[in-house]
Amino acid sequence: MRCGIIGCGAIANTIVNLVLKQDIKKIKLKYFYDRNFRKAKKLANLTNGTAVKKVEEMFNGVDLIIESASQEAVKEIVPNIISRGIDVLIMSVGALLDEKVRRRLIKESRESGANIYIPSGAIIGLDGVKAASLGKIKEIKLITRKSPTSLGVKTKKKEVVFKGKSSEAVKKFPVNINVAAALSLASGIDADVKIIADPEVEHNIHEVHVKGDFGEFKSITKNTVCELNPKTSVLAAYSAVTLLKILSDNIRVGT
Ligand SMILES: NC(=O)C1=CN([C@@H]2O[C@H](COP(=O)(O)OP(=O)(O)OC[C@H]3O[C@@H](n4cnc5c(N)ncnc54)[C@H](OP(=O)(O)O)[C@@H]3O)[C@@H](O)[C@H]2O)C=CC1
Ligand SMILES: O=C([O-])CC(=O)C(=O)O
Repeated sequence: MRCGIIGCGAIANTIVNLVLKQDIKKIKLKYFYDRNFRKAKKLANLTNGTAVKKVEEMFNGVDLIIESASQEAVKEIVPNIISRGIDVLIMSVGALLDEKVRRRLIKESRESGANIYIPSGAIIGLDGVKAASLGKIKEIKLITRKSPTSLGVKTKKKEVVFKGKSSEAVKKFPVNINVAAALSLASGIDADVKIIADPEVEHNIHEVHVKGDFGEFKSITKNTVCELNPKTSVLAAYSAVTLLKILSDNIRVGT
């Protein structure tokens, strides 16, 4: 699978390191684009790939493009990718809670045949959420704890900085709570979200609580943060690579 990457920050660097370290031959990282060309060049040098100054330059040489840039990039760049029939893996999932954006991407993908892939990211349990949502869901909530620095707030004590719906959370904290969007898309419900700035935590911690006809579950993910960007958990990049591996394998374990 020939891949391009848009946005060459923490997630892209972790993906590149993982693919090189584990020598994953089926994933060929070919093209890199970032608004800071130097960041793209660095990853291109590591992989013998190509850094491009315009994203369109990668379109003829890829089967799939990984978006690991921003919600803004999903809105501005991803429609062009999909309309050309190129598959896309989206990390900045929050953009898809904007109904206009989601509808447009789905419409374009139906017309062009491109697939849109959304990895589980920095939370676990989306397999269970999807299965559970075949029955009635009575409650679905996410409680996220991150350091104040990661959340861009100043506080010396634990503080709830957001309480509300997932669709609002991704607007107020666009680079911190894409996981809420994945949860909402998997369940079809605008999930309840609480974000806590906690000076005592060194991890990004996500608790998912779900109650429904199926029963009840709670998952807790205590994530190691990326060195390049502590807002972002290493697991998010691992989950993208796992999804790519699933797409290129003949056996599939889990739902
Ligand atoms: N689904 C999930 O579970 C998770 C999703 N994420 C999301 O994934 C995305 C990437 O995360 P991460 O790697 O940590 O972010 P980084 O900030 O480390 O890297 C993103 C890079 O993309 C660049 N970029 C942003 N927008 C554009 C654009 N429109 N065109 C070109 N380049 C652009 C940024 O430039 P600049 O620095 O100038 O902004 C930066 O170099 C973010 O949206 C993040 O919120 C993160 C963690 C988990
Ligand atoms: O990486 C994380 O822990 C979560 C995150 O930033 C996001 O969902 O945007």
